[in-house]
Amino acid sequence: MTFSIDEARQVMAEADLLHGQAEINAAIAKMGEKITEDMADSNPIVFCVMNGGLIIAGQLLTHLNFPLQYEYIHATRYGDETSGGKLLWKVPPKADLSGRNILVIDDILDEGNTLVEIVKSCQAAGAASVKVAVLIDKQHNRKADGAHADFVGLSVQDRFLFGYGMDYKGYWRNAPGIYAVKGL
Ligand SMILES: O=P(O)(O)OC[C@H]1O[C@H](OP(=O)(O)OP(=O)(O)O)[C@H](O)[C@@H]1O
Ligand code: HPA
Repeated sequence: MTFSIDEARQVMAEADLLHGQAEINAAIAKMGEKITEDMADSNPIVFCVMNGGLIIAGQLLTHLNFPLQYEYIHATRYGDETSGGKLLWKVPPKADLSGRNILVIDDILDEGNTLVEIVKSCQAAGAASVKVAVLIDKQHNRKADGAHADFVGLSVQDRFLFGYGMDYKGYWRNAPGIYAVKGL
């Protein structure tokens, strides 16, 4: 089923705004302070998980006040669906991770399968440590074994979200807030 521009506009018109931009900016700044305290001397490689991690990574990086190397990885398991499947690696880590400290940045820890698998793959590549930062930790009891984030911006209720990197059927990653789809 295709999803039209009119339907995309309607989804936004009917959505609930859960967290606005000022609150999100404050949460990102606080995450940046905590990560700087914890990782400033660790010479990390910072990975953005594309596509959803784009906005949080871009904004958070400007709050990380220490030397780091940045790269992206691309893994997806939802596509345009609202429930996740098997993780598909589109761009695996390319850098030499052996002995390195890693920070993985993503938009959301939902069931956690994506980040569990990414952390495992960094560990298997010989990383010395792997930490995870997410803008959103979704509150429910369906988390995968080992699902965990070291740095969290906001804890959000169990609804289907969009905005700040998260999409609904491929749309509204650009929405300037955390929104919940009507009825989901
Ligand atoms: O905790 P989980 O249940 O595994 O879900 C979280 C993942 O789902 C989304 O990615 P998605 O697969 O939708 O790809 P995208 O980043 O391109 O939107 C999101 O960006 C996280 O990476
Ligand atoms: O609530 C969500 N919204 C968008 N993408 C997602 N990927 C996992 N959970 C979500």
